[in-house]
Amino acid sequence: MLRWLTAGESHGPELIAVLEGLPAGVPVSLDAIRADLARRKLGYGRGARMKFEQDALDISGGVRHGLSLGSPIALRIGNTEWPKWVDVMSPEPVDPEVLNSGRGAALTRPRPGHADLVGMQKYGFDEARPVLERASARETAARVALGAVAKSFLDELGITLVSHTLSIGPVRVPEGSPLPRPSDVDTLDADPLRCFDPATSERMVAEVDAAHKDGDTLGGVVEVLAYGLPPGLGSHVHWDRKLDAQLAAALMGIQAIKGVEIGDGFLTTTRRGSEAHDELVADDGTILRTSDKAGGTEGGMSTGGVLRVRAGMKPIATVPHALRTVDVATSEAAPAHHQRSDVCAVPAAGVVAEAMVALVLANAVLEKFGGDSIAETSRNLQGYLDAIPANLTTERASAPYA
Ligand SMILES: Cc1cc2nc3c(=O)[nH]c(=O)nc-3n(C[C@H](O)[C@H](O)[C@H](O)COP(=O)(O)O)c2cc1C
Ligand SMILES: C=C(O[C@@H]1CC(C(=O)O)=C[C@@H](OP(=O)(O)O)[C@H]1O)C(=O)O
Repeated sequence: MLRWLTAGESHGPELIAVLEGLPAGVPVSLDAIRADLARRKLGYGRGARMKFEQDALDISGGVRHGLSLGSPIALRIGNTEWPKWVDVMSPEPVDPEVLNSGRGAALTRPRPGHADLVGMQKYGFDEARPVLERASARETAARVALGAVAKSFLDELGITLVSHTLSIGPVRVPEGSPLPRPSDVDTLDADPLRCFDPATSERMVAEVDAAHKDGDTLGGVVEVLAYGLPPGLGSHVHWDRKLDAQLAAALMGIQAIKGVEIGDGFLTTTRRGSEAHDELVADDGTILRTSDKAGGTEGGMSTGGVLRVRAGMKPIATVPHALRTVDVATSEAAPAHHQRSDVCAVPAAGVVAEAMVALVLANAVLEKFGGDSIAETSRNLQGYLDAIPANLTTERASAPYA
């Protein structure tokens, strides 16, 4: 079993991430993790912080000479701006006069749609700073770092992932457009919105520009695809062992994600049964599915086809054209407090979603195949595939050695 935890605040000294349960012998490189952290900062419409944030990465444990040791992996990501926030975020008490004179002034005008108000109610704070610091999606840098390690583990087993943007606000990639493959990642990352359809991407850029000009914000939908999965990850036997349930929980756990679809998702509900499912046909000794509407899971288990999951992100809550709120210090109507913020962070959410899917899949692989070294996990996986009787064999989508 794989366990992971993150700690750290948006304007604190650093983020910490710990991954426990990864077998020994998995390549873990600072460069690969840094590359994914850099991808998370990409995307048209992100705010000022992404231009200067360095995401300074260190590995503090669990890795030796580029390979995992089997012990917990500990990662640190420094916050570039920490020197400016030392007083505001100091773990030691700070003179209230010093604090209130600068950026530490109490935030008493909670933003609708952010965690500010309910966080104050729940944790007993009289201002939003102690809430927003951890609610902030800055924390997703730590998850992306963990996801990069999980992806390296999956890669060793022939399982590869890619994510892309399907829609920004009302602008959507046409239904039935070609799906990207993991080898398309550089093309995707070079696109301003990580969209695989250049014509749609241009319209998305215009949509972001229009929202920005109007002092407004946007959301959208991202999709993650995983190739090379074996059949049988997850299980039909219990709700919390279902792979689709685990994926949904992991994706919904990303800041601002408000909907998850597996495969054709809600579109499937509009079809008749005769049109909704992936039929099975015999093909020269193996069983083929005629389509991939289900998105690579049936009964809470991976089918061995391409996994396809979507996550819908709401528009950014810090709307520059500030929304109405109540100043909790005076109980008077007021505009919501505004700090610098993204106009649209959907492309970044795609990279975060990719990381979360990688962590869920890595956990599911370890649950099924175990192994204290990558060689052992790989042997167990191959033994399982070899043992599937010939009359039940399906094609494994694009495993390099399939
Ligand atoms: C990559 C990413 C960047 C985000 N950037 C911002 C931002 O700049 N401003 C903001 O108000 N919300 C931003 N959000 C969303 C908030 O973090 C989120 O809405 C907030 O934590 C409340 O949680 P909820 O939307 O899940 O209810 C971002 C989310 C993601 C995934
Ligand atoms: C810092 C990141 O995203 C932040 C997410 C975020 C929010 O409210 O979620 C608000 C903004 O924070 P700040 O005011 O510090 O610029 C974003 O920049 C990041 O993604 O690394």
